[in-house]
Amino acid sequence: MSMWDEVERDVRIVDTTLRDGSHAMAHQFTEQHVRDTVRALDTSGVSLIEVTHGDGLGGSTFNYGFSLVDEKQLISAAVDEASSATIAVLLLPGLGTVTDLRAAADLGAGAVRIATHCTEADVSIQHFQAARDLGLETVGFLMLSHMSSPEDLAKQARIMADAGCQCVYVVDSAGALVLEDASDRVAALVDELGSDAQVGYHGHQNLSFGVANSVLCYRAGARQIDGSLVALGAGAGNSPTEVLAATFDRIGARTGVDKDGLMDAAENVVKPFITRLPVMDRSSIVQGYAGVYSSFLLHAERAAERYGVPAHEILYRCGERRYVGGQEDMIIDIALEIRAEREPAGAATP
Ligand SMILES: CC[C@H](O)CC(=O)C(=O)O
Ligand SMILES: [Mn+2]
Repeated sequence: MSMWDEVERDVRIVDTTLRDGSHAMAHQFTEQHVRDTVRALDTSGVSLIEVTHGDGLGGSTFNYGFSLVDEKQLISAAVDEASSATIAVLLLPGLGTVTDLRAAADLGAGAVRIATHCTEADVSIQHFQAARDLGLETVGFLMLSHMSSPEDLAKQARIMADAGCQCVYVVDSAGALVLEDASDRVAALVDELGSDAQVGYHGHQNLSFGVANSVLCYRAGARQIDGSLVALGAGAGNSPTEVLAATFDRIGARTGVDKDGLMDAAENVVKPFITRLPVMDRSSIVQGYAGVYSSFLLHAERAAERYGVPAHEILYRCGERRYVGGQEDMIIDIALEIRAEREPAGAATP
């Protein structure tokens, strides 16, 4: 029985600083970052802590960005530091494999969050089955949820639940959902799943609605809510874990976490090692507005610098073309296209 089952809570705060935050850190987490952060979260009563490359198991590649430290070493360090919390890993079918999942379970990971595009839950079926066979807690991520209606999303959640998923998340990968956009999706999943599986919500701050959406989603029936310390995550970051803890306490929803311990962890453990603070700047606001995958931000910024074009223009076009995770290479194509459009007719490009 996990700690989650033993502690009386109304809602479970799940922390993804060490996974979604990997995007913002350009995958440069050290073992010390992981050890210090897990210890602080664990001591503060956070019962599920996600640790993986930002793009999940096997994400350390040319396309997504190489990790500084092998994620297996980071997962082991996290397991070593956690005395009560369960360590979760993220897996994107096609990038991470069942073999990677077994290796993570051997290292002591106790949960897996399996993420698919919001219309492709069927690619996760064998991974959920394998995870249940391994005795792992299972969570499903329906990414870029703004691209599907509540009804369609609920059908995809049903596929995950039937495959063995214990909690299906509405994942606002682009930070594009505004208030009822988020809670209507959660309500549709709660309606569909009933007691078959819980529903969760994962927010991004691109339009600054992470925490407000989380409260509405809780009221609509979500029972697991994601956050990151200091909001460390892709785009303008995630809903800050320490703010979620304070806000849920303020509205009388029991989380079982120590809000002051989390504020301390944010201020004194995580903030000092952040290389680039999450910020709602022009690029990340465009991501929320145009519905662009938050983890495209650093890729767009790099392409913008390399090809001398504005990052927000690249991101607007990613939104228009409805690019999804895995299409990071198209960011370069767009940058080249914008540069060509800006060059005087006939000018040669080296
Ligand atoms: C690449 C996985 C992605 O970062 C998962 C996630 O957190 C999201 O879609 O928001
Ligand atoms: Mn995310």
